[in-house]
Amino acid sequence: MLDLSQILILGLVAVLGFVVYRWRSHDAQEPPVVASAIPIFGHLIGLLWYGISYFGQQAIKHSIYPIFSLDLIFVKIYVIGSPSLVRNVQQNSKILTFEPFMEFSAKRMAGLSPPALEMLKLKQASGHSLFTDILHGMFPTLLGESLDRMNERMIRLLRPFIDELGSGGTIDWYEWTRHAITVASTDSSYGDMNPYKDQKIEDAFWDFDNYLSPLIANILPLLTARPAWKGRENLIDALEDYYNRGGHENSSDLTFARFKIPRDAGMSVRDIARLEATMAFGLLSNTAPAAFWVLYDIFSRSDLLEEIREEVRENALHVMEDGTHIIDLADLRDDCPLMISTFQEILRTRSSSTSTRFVTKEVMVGERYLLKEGNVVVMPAISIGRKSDVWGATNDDFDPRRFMKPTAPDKKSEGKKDPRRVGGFMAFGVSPVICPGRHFASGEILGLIAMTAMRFDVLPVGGVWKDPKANAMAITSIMNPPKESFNVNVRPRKEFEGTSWDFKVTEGKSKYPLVIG
Ligand code: HEM
Repeated sequence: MLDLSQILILGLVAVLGFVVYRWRSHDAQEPPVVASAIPIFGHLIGLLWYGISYFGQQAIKHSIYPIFSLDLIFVKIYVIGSPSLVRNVQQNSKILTFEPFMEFSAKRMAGLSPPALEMLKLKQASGHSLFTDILHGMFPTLLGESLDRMNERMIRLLRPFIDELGSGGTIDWYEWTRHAITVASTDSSYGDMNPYKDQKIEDAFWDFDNYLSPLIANILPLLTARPAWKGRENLIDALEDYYNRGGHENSSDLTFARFKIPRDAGMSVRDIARLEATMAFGLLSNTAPAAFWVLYDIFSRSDLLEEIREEVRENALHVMEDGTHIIDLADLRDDCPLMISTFQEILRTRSSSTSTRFVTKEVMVGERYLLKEGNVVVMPAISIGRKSDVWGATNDDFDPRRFMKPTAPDKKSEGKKDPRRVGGFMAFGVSPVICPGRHFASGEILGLIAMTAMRFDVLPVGGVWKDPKANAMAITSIMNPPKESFNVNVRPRKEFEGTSWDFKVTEGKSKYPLVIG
């Protein structure tokens, strides 16, 4: 009978043997392997410690390579650092695909039952898998009239949160932003019976999100990832109850389509609720921290803040006869180029977007790098999105005017080149996997910023703008959500004291002219 130490030694020998075997089987044409300071397990430990931003850190460290390999023992990760190789990945989108990750997400994050997983992979009458049908079914619901209706509701809900700041005082700014975005986004999606209205369910989702990486590791999740596991199961119960009470029948086109398509294909309500629990990763996990960083990066630059206030005052603020101050979202979109540009520059500099593809068949990229089936390709924005060959000599600077077109009505941007450069801006993904929720998120974030900037002065407690640390366990978010509180003092601005405020949404004007990768 073997004792524990013998079993451990045997295990170690097996892993070492496997590593040596893989090292020897590394083809000379594959991207070069970069070593870690800790032999064998180093990259795996790095990934668990830093989350997905580890890929970006490695890409910066090894920036001399256009592409390199990280050995994670059971899978190789090909890290791309060159915009031209990103284009190669796009050209091979049938071989380098995102779809296996949807399956991974449904299994590991949502905990879908095996029959439902099989159903998702099955080809439907459309010729696509049910996975793809659900995804394609969502796209039109985040545009046009469906988007207008969501925006109407979202903006009505956002305003009271901003009004609340009128009483002044000290708040945790990320907590406030996250709560406002959660309420406004989920209500506009789920309608009157929105399960997230219950504070316990809102908390359940953020527990699920904040402790996701140990849940995905799936090693005794009840012990190692208890908050995420409990949060997810409570959220699923609430969503199942929502469907059983017919909540989706009076919701957005988005929520309705996400129920109807799998239901028509025969999926159980429980499994649809499981799938829907992961929708909030799209709806909330990036928008909430993105809104926080946009607030932070604008309020911490007093000159920029003043310029944005001036732009909003001149072009998007309407004072009604009864004295109500109205901010028109369509005007923010069409006539506030500095604000739109600043928003994108903040996403460029803050995002740790790491677009991911699965290698489904051996393929050459850049005419000399062999990618082998079963491995994974990652494209970290933090390195590619900062390259000087894409952004010029100011690549590392924060330039709020970077995304302004040369014709923009703003003196400081005269003579600038057109900022749209393929392959460099990845905060909303890399074609063909582009975020369908970007217009909804942009309206929400810009509305929040415009009104908060006009009405309030905000200063950090202690007077220092020091970035709060990011939560590496929230691995679905590319916007580095803070893991610690960031307390600020809020004071209503004298100029608008005692005035009432509102937003306006104009139909057909909800699509933003954003740069995409
Ligand atoms: C500032 C906020 C947001 C950011 C920065 C963002 C970013 C992204 C990125 C980078 C991707 C591509 C992922 C990849 O290639 O691995 C993506 C995909 C996606 N996003 Fe967003 N997102 C935001 C808000 C939203 C919202 C509000 C929704 C829903 C209403 C949403 C729904 C989705 C969906 C469904 C996908 C998958 C698309 C596909 O597989 O083709 N996102 N998002």
